[in-house]
Amino acid sequence: MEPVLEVKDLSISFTQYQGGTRRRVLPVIRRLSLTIEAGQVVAVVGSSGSGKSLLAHGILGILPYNSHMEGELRYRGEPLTPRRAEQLRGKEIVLVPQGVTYLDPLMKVGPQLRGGRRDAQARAQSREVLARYGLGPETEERYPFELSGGMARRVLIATAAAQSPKLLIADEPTPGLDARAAGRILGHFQEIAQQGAGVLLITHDLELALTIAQKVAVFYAGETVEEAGAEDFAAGRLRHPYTNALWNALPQNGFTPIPGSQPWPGEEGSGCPFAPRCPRRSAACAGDIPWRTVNGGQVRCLYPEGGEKP
Ligand SMILES: Nc1ncnc2c1ncn2[C@@H]1O[C@H](COP(=O)(O)OP(=O)(O)OP(=O)(O)O)[C@@H](O)[C@H]1O
Ligand code: NI
Repeated sequence: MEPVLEVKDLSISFTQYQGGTRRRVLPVIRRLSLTIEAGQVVAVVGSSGSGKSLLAHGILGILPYNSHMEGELRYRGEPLTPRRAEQLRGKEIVLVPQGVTYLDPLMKVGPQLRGGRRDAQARAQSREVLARYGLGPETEERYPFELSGGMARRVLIATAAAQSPKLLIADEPTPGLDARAAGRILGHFQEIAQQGAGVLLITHDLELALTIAQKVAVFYAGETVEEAGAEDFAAGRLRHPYTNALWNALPQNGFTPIPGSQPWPGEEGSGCPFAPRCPRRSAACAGDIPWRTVNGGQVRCLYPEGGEKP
């Protein structure tokens, strides 16, 4: 079967004007690749500012006007053009956005859930979906400001799930929730995948991602540096030094930090953006780094662990 979503060599940049006249093009995502199969949860993990939300907005065709996107997006085997994205958005392809501010503050929850439909079937459906997410029928009559943060989040997820999507993109869906509440929310995404949808879970929390994802794409400064199977983490089969660093920074692995910080957009220079912090870097890391297969996973590194030395 065709993958639900294929992203190949995607780049997103912004045009900025400085002092009114000087024009600057700021690349924020570079040659990013990712594949999601039906029934699969793929996690995108990366720190703040690495380009996770922009990837989501690029797929949905809702990037801001001053942005420019290049590369290939395919949805179920066919190119995902901006026009096609617009037709599928909110139906087959849904977003659980990063901020609860995406709810319309002036519209009650019920009508938002039903997306303009008023028939009895739509009403029954919206109640059923609310109930599935632990929300009573009274929630329909509430405005977003009358919901707690956790309830608003569940409304966003209910809104997305109500469409029976084929591709669900969840952008940082569990901020500020305790481990149990976060686990419950992730359980819902797992169910949606088990019903046959592809789920793209965007998060900075690797540990949480590993509880439901089959595959993890690791972002660093706007690039995918590794695509690993979830089982590769505990098995010590990670390929990229940054993925290893993320894994070793988890509490159960000793909280080992790495010095330095992720470069800002426009600051990266050519070559590997992780090189300045990498214990294995060489002069060659300033050059072009191909995306390649090592031990059944993908990595963008000249000196991956478990790989042949060049
Ligand atoms: N409209 C814009 N104009 C210029 N730069 C932008 C714009 N939107 C985002 N960026 C930049 O693109 C980079 C990636 O942003 P993005 O929101 O995708 O990060 P993220 O990985 O989702 O971070 P977080 O975990 O904090 O949500 C950031 O450095 C951000 O400043
Ligand atoms: Ni984000």
